This record gives sequence, C-alpha cells and structure tokens, in this order.
Amino acid sequence: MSQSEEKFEYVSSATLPTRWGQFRIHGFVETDTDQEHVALSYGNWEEGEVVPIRIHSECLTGDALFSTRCDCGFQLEKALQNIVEHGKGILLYLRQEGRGIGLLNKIRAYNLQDNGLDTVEANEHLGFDADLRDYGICKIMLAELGVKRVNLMTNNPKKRAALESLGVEVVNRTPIDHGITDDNRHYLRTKTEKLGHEFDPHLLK
Ligand SMILES: Nc1nc2c(ncn2[C@@H]2O[C@H](COP(=O)(O)OP(=O)(O)OP(=O)(O)O)[C@@H](O)[C@H]2O)c(=O)[nH]1
Ligand SMILES: [Zn+2]
Repeated sequence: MSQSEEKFEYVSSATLPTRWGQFRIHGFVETDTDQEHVALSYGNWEEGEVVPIRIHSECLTGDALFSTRCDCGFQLEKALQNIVEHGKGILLYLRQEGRGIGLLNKIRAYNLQDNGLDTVEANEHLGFDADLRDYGICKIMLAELGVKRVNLMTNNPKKRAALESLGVEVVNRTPIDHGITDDNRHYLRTKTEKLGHEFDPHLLK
C-alpha cells in the first residue's frame, strides 16, 4: 500500500433509501485531516464488470440549497437517476467544496464574481490555484466496493486522468450536461475555456 492510500480508511456502511431507490452509503475518513467522505452504491456487479460511476465534488449551495449559479445540484440528481435506471452504479461524494478551497472561500470567490471576475480569476485573486482537488481517495473507495473498470459520468477530463493514474480503467465517459441555466451559462463557458471541461458548444450558446 502506498503512503497516500494509508491516509484513507473505510469506516462503516448502511442502507440509504432515496427518492430514486435504495442505495447503500459507505463512510470513509482521511486520517490526517479527519475529512469525511461518502460513497453511495446501488445494485450488484461481477468482478471486472464496467460499473457506471460519478465522482461528485461537494457543492453545498448547489447540492443542498438549490442554487442555479452552477450545475452541481442538477448533475447530482441526474447521476443518481442514471444509476438507478441502469440498475447499478456508484456515486463518490467527495468533500472538496469549492474545488478544494472550502465553502467560505467559495462565497468570497462568488463575491468577486458578482463584481466581474470569472471563476478562475476569482480563485487566483484569493491566492488559490484554479482547482485544488485531489482524487486519491477514489482508489480506496472503488477497491472497497470491488470496482476496477468504470463508465465515468463527467465533463471533466482531469477526473478521467486522475482515475487512470490510480489504476482504475475508465472504459467510457458519459457526459453529464444537465442543468444549464441562464444563471450558469457564463460559468460553464469559463470552465470549458479555462479548465478544459468538455461541453457540447451548442448547449452553451
Ligand atoms: N472555487 C470555486 N468553486 C466553485 C465555483 N462554482 C462551483 N464550485 C465548486 O466546483 C466543484 C464542482 O466542480 P465543477 O468545475 O463544477 O465540475 P467538475 O466536478 O470539475 O466536473 P463534472 O464532473 O463535469 O461536474 C464543487 O466543489 C463546487 O463547490 C466557483 O465559482 N468557485
Ligand atoms: Zn456547484
């Protein structure tokens, strides 16, 4: 086991009924920071089977408070729906609020965006890189759930590269371009132009 894998520990699992169906929730902890993360699993799979997964970065405003400033809440809902429709899958819910800068810094960044900066410029203005996320925990989560090959729901090529560098085979990528609104179109365009997200350009016109 590498040093980075030792940082993460599986804690416990339980059933989690949702609006879409009965999932199981699995808790993990990052031992050096006490940061807690969860995975939701649905259905069963054979060894080596390609399983649909979503790596979702925490966004309190979008996931829990119905914000339309970003697409996170819509994507979260769509991912759970896709998993249930497919009959199996996993959502890795990573506590990487604000692409790793935390909730209050994200609000500071929103304030700067209200005054004309874009999402990347706002992070830089606050002294942060545009994206501070680390996906190392995904390896432990997927190993615990018995998954080595995935169909990844994302528009972000960095997530695909991160999984591959962890030894997880990304057999397919499924775009998740759900929830484009007048409030977030500019934000999504910036993600495409500056952060490399893959969106159908017609959807962002
Ligand atoms: N720093 C910062 N973080 C933001 C902002 N808007 C959303 N986020 C965070 O961005 C994260 C989601 O990342 P996104 O760039 O929207 O999408 P992604 O996860 O890279 O890619 P997808 O898998 O395609 O959704 C969440 O943690 C949000 O809290 C913002 O303006 N500034
Ligand atoms: Zn969001």
